[in-house]
Amino acid sequence: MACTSQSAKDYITNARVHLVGELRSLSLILENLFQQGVLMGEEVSKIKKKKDDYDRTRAILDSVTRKGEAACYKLLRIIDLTRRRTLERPALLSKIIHEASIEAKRFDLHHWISCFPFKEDEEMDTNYFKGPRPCHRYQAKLKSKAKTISKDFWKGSKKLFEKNKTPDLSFYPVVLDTEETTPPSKIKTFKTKKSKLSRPKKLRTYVPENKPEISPSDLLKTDKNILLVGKPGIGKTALSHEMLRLWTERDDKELDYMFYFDMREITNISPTMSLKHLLFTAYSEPDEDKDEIFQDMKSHSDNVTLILDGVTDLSALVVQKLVKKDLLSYAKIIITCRPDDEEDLCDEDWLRVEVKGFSEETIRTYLSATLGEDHREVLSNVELLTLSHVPMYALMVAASCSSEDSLQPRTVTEIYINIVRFCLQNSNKTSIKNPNQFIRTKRNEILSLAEAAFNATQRKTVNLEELSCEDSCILSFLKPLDVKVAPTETITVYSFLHYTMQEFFAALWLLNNPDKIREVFLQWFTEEMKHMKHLIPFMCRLLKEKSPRLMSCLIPTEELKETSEWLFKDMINAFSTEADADDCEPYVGPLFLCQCLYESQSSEACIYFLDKLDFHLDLSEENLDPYSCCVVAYVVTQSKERKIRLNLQDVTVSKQGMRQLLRGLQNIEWCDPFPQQLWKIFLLSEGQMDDLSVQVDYRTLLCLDGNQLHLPVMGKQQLFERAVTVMQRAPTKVEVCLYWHRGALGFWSLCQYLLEALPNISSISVPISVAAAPIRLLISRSILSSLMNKTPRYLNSST
Ligand SMILES: Nc1ncnc2c1ncn2[C@@H]1O[C@H](COP(=O)(O)OP(=O)(O)OP(=O)(O)O)[C@@H](O)[C@H]1O
Repeated sequence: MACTSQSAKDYITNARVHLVGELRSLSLILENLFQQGVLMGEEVSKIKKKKDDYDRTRAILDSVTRKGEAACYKLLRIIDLTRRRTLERPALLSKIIHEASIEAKRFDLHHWISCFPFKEDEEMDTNYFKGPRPCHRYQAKLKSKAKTISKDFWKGSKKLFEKNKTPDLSFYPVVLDTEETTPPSKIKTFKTKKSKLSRPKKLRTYVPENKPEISPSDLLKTDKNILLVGKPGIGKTALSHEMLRLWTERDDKELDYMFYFDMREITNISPTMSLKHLLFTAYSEPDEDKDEIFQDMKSHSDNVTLILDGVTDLSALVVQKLVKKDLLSYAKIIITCRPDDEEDLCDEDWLRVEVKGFSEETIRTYLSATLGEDHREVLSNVELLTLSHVPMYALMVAASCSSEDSLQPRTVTEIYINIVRFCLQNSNKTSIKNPNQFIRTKRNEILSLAEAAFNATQRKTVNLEELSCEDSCILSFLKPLDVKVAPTETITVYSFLHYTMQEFFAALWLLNNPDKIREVFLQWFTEEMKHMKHLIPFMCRLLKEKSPRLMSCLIPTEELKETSEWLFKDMINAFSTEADADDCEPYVGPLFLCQCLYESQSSEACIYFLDKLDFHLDLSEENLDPYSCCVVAYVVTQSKERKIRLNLQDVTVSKQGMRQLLRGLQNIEWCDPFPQQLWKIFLLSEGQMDDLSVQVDYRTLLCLDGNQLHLPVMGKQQLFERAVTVMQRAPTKVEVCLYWHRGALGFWSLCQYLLEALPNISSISVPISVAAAPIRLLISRSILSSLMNKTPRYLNSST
């Protein structure tokens, strides 16, 4: 509690000479004095009738001081809470003082009021009017409009999901960078370190690192003007809406106003449009006293915030005047723009914030919230994971993967097709009734972008050098890079927001130039051009004439059909020829072919492939992420007549992947003695599995063969314990075979543990190395128990 020993009455009396003549917005003071019960209605109207403000101020001060200490305290509180309106603005004051060359120090009423020791009674503060009533009502109207705008924004994204699968879409934190170094878009050299990294590492460089230093509410609080810069779809609009939402939820301590303009929507700003027209007609019209409200905004422009979203230039005069502070000089302006449009938009004293998209942590949270369990599948795919740093792409990944229809497999290419269609539709703010027709009209632009993508991919660069494109549809896929080619010359080149988007467009170009495809098939196997293989899965799906469609809007259907008649066969033949030539390690293994075939969704092509392999699919030593498991299961299940011999020797498989693989189980003839039982273990233990993604390398960890449990005791305690849990439920007696390693768990204590844990254990066998030949020592349960009774606990294998 603040000290209240200071008398309010004395405080006012001592400053009376300064208050008279300087107190402003007297009607606001009177309204509050009436509201607080200090003055009666009659007294108020009597004061209002006085000749001028000078007399009115004197009358207010006289009446209030006459009413005593409590009334004076309330007047001081009113002045304090409304000081931005009732006292001269300090900055303005100092200007006046300077201009008038007043030497003597002027009494600073702002300082004076802030020195009074008020009681801390926050609740009471809400009962005061901070401005004229019509202005309060307009503020409420603006808040309600802001809520609707934000709701509609998220509703637009929700529409992409199926009705019963709509996630709760809202704002997730984006990485915001305020470092005032050279804008990151201005990269000065063509080659970056990126080119030396492996593909997954290269892709990870797209994902921004978490920088928690500034939040949307910090941006809302700062008095500075703000420039939000970022690539297309990176979340600038979402951030603006988040600020708008935070403002609607802020308590109304201040009478302030916030406007949001989507500059792409209000294209019809005429050169002569007035500020009043912009605020009241183009945005929201007050229900009453327009002039009073407008005047209030003009006189207290520091209470006004304007968000101008998607600014490309300052051609509209009214916008230019706002940005240059010729109108509403103290208003806070927030501009969002793409890096292309940043130059010369605003002065250097603005706070420049680069919106960099989702960090890896947020990608995980976002996909988990939108996809539930399915998100793990996406996260295991480094292409999709890193692609999702652009929130708009994350949205499309989520929308594409959340499809209910299990008959419609979710191929990765489909996600990209959805992204492309979405970007094209959204780049044009007028609603598009027939998207396919719209894509047809953009054919030339799309194909020239695709050509630039192909050439850049061949050159192993991200710079689309020869592309000169002004089309907004095309620009929505790109970010600019300013490249200094000479001390006096800088050129702007474009690159895709993510490298895989470039590969997607490159694949699209190849399909339009089928004579080049065979060349690419040959390039797979060369060290220099092996990176071209990433175009092929995209091509396999793009050829398909099914929804979501893209190619049929760009290339005649007959041409696509013609290509698909030979493409799959050529691809498989190129692979088999290379696989047969065993002079070197091939760059493309069968798993990659499975991926291409899954994208193609062509049963015929799968059978052709399996036949070429003599129905023997060797995936040994592969790392099978859930997506890979899904593609393998798809290919395997296409063979209805013949079983496939599947070699999974030394594969690494995760729990989610295991589930996918199990789908193809009935078509498999196992290539080694153990896996059938291994799958059973996992089937049985599924229910008990924790979230931990268990890596199963079954040669070294755990194998179950018939009624034998093979337990290598190598410290993988968790897996060992899980196997024991499964065995506890085994209906028959089992023989446990322990592969012993020095330094592992104590042998005898382990035997004891097994005896106690496994009532159905019949015997334990221990392979013992004698010279080079291992022999197996089989100890029956009864012998083992009696041994245990005699063996001291501290005895272990080394003794
Ligand atoms: N922070 C976020 N949290 C959740 N979703 C987001 C976020 N940012 C963006 N999105 C999603 O991505 C979509 C595109 O984002 P947004 O429109 O904000 O991009 P932008 O940077 O304004 O793009 P443009 O430059 O094309 O105007 C949004 O519709 C929204 O669904």
